[in-house]
Amino acid sequence: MVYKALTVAGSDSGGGAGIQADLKTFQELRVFGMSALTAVTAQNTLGVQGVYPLPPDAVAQQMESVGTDLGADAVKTGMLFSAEIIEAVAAKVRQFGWDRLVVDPVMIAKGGAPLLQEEAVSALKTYLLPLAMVATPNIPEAEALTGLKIQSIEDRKEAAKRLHELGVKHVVIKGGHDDDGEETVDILYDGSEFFYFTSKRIKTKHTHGTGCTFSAAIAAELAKGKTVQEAVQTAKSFIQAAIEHELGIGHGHGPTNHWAYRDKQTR
Ligand SMILES: Nc1ncnc2c1ncn2[C@@H]1O[C@H](COP(=O)(O)OP(=O)(O)O)[C@@H](O)[C@H]1O
Ligand SMILES: Cc1ncc(COP(=O)(O)O)c(N)n1
Repeated sequence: MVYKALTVAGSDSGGGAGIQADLKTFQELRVFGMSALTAVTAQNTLGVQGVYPLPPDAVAQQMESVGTDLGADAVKTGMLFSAEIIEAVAAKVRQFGWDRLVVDPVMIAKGGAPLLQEEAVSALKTYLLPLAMVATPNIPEAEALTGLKIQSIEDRKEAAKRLHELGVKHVVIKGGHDDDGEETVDILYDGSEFFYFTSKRIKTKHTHGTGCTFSAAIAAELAKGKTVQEAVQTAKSFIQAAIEHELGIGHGHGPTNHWAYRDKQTR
């Protein structure tokens, strides 16, 4: 059986985040990867040097090409840049009935460069999040989407509930940015229960692309027909291995190691 996943995201020339992270992750998890590019970024481990968005029609056409021929068992979105691109993407998701949809609401690169225009946040809430089977905001993104200030686990649970009310079926609020403590905790809310995915916090500056990789791993597992809980568990193990076995390349915040999880399985 060949499982297929489509990523709708931006290109990271440095290869650690965006489309490149997504396709590498799909491949590592034995899922055939396809892509619809939303923007080209000139980017490396030191930061984002340029952002060149594509016309919304070009994004829609790539999705149309995939949808009318190959089809997709799961879809994920990353950097979408503008309200116009978000509306175009949501329309195609509806047209093809892509219900195994993971929305990673990418807003700001780790170095501070904006990857989503500020006025596009409401488009994300209106058009795309209601279609999501899973959404994976980090703490700053959950704050921007809900208007809440998130400090405690209780605050994160409240934010998850608010996002569920927008129509997101499963909300994962990631804990990478909560840098107190010895652990990272990702919280999953399915509308009735909370589930916790905990791992040892790794002390490293090489976390470029962690969010992209994590959400791509969820999409890959959903493509195989796994449940959301199973998919999040595998994604958490995948990203833990990728951070733990850092590659140490570039002069700034380096990428994670996308082959570490497979190495661990086959060792
Ligand atoms: N230092 C770390 N050690 C272990 N896991 C981490 C670390 N930083 C992030 N993660 C994990 O990586 C994933 C992405 O989290 P996060 O960094 O919050 O997202 P983003 O890249 O969108 O900002 C989550 O599963 C989180 O728990
Ligand atoms: C094209 C692109 N998309 C997304 C991110 C976010 O990366 P991160 O996973 O580190 O938040 C990025 N830096 N570049």
